[in-house]
Amino acid sequence: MIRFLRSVAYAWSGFRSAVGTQANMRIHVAFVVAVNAAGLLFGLSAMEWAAIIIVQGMVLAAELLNTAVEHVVDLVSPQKHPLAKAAKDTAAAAVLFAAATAVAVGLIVFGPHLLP
Ligand SMILES: Nc1ncnc2c1ncn2[C@@H]1O[C@H](COP(=O)(O)OP(=O)(O)OP(=O)(O)O)[C@@H](O)[C@H]1O
Repeated sequence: MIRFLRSVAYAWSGFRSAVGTQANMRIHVAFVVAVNAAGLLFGLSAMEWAAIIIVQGMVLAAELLNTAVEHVVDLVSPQKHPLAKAAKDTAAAAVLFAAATAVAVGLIVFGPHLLP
């Protein structure tokens, strides 16, 4: 149990570090707060909440992994290298796909609530 709590503390520290150092992470968190507030406002159904929560988790997880890749690349390859570029660009592409998926799901979920 202690080990699990310690792991959670390390993970929380990683999350706080990403929020503190990555502007994109702060943008994602701001979107999560805004979207969840809108969800409460519109009284989303259980299935709508499920869709929204899944894509939010996907985007945050993708951004955190992207940040981890950036740190490791900066550590092992401070000089320019094609593989370092490929690693960073591929991780960034993962965030782009997750964010595009979240936008699509957001439109599908909130669209009907916004249209008259
Ligand atoms: N060591 C490197 N070798 C080759 N290309 C690199 C290297 N580091 C960064 N790049 C290129 O520059 C781009 C921007 O890198 P940077 O480290 O500024 O990350 P970023 O995506 O801007 O992240 P951040 O959100 O921290 O600003 C990368 O996507 C990559 O194409």
